[in-house]
Amino acid sequence: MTRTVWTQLSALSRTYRLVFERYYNLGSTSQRGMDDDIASLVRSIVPPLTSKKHKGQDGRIGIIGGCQDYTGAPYFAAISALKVGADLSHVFCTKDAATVIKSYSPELIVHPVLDSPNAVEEIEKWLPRLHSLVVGPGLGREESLLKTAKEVIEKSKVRDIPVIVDADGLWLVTQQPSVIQGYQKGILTPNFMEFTRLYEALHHEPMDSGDRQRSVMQLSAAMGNITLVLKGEQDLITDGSRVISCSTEGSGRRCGGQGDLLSGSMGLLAHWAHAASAAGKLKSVNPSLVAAFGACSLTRQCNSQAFQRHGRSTTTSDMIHEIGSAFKKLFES
Ligand SMILES: NC(=O)C1=CN([C@@H]2O[C@H](COP(=O)(O)OP(=O)(O)OC[C@H]3O[C@@H](n4cnc5c(N)ncnc54)[C@H](O)[C@@H]3O)[C@@H](O)[C@H]2O)[C@@H](O)CC1
Ligand SMILES: Nc1ncnc2c1ncn2[C@@H]1O[C@H](COP(=O)(O)OP(=O)(O)OP(=O)(O)O)[C@@H](O)[C@H]1O
Ligand SMILES: [Mg+2]
Repeated sequence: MTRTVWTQLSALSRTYRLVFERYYNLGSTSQRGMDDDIASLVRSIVPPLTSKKHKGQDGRIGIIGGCQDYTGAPYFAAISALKVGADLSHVFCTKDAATVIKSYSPELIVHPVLDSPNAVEEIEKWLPRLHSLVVGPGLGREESLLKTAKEVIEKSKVRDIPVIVDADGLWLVTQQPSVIQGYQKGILTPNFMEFTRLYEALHHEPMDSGDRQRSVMQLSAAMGNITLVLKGEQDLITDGSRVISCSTEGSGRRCGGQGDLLSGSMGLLAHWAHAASAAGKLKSVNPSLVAAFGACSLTRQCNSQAFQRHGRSTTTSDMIHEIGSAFKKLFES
């Protein structure tokens, strides 16, 4: 009798699991295989290093952010794009943040234009030369800066370049979702708090935090099937039609700035993925999903490697030092 009940329960649980896996397109049993499949897609978008190229061909990335309070975040995002393999990385920040950011690194091109009266025109001049944009790290929430960021997103959509929205850029999207709604080359990268705010603004009800998979699908659908990355113990990535999870082992160290490494590297990977897709290399796969998985996996790998060296004192700068070898291990071996 007990045996029969147990057999029935097992069958039921298997059926439930299969339905769940089909619904979310995610199977715990095949997670490793799926990770390998997506990692090989990431490998396929990485442009080869050859002596035939000129400076700029492998990526010119722009970061919109950096104000009096936050200078680290745009620096982390911009340098991460360079360390993954971008040729040029631009930061568009406020005047008082510019000298500070420049002093962190001679490798970044820093434009002190974000709080100038003609900020949008100043940034727009550069857009034809940029392959993708990351909006939000260290932007702050001042009304005039958010307005500029909004107009720059609008101009970037017209140019059809990938736009990653992170941090205070997500504050803007929470106030005005239409700024990025439905833009298929847009990617949102909220942490849990940013996600909750955005979810509640769109759904007008509290989020059920017990079912994150469902919540990410719902929010992506409400945002017009834009790609969404909910960061956390597992990163959940969706375009509303499927959920991919990234659980590359990281560490227990949660210092500030890791999200900026993520969004900066994603800016470059989004350019590579869309370029590969346009060249017919990514058939029937959403390039934004590939870019998002690549950046999540890379960030977590950097975290793991940095933690092995520095333990509790690991900071985002230590993780940035690991980008080269983490990328090689994940996507070039
Ligand atoms: N060195 C720097 O300049 C840094 C600047 N940063 C900037 O700081 C600004 C504000 O960003 P915040 O991320 O603080 O945004 P918020 O001001 O919205 O704060 C989010 C809060 O949520 C908390 N939180 C995160 N995950 C949580 C979870 N799972 N459960 C409960 N609470 C959770 C965090 O501790 C944080 O206090 C942005 O412009 C951002 O880019 C950050 O990127 C960190 C580094
Ligand atoms: N509990 C966790 N375990 C492992 N990795 C995590 C965990 N939480 C977050 N991460 C990883 O850390 C990275 C940054 O996520 P986090 O939630 O810290 O972003 P954030 O709050 O925007 O960071 P930032 O301080 O840069 O703004 C993501 O790539 C995510 O994979
Ligand atoms: Mg953040």
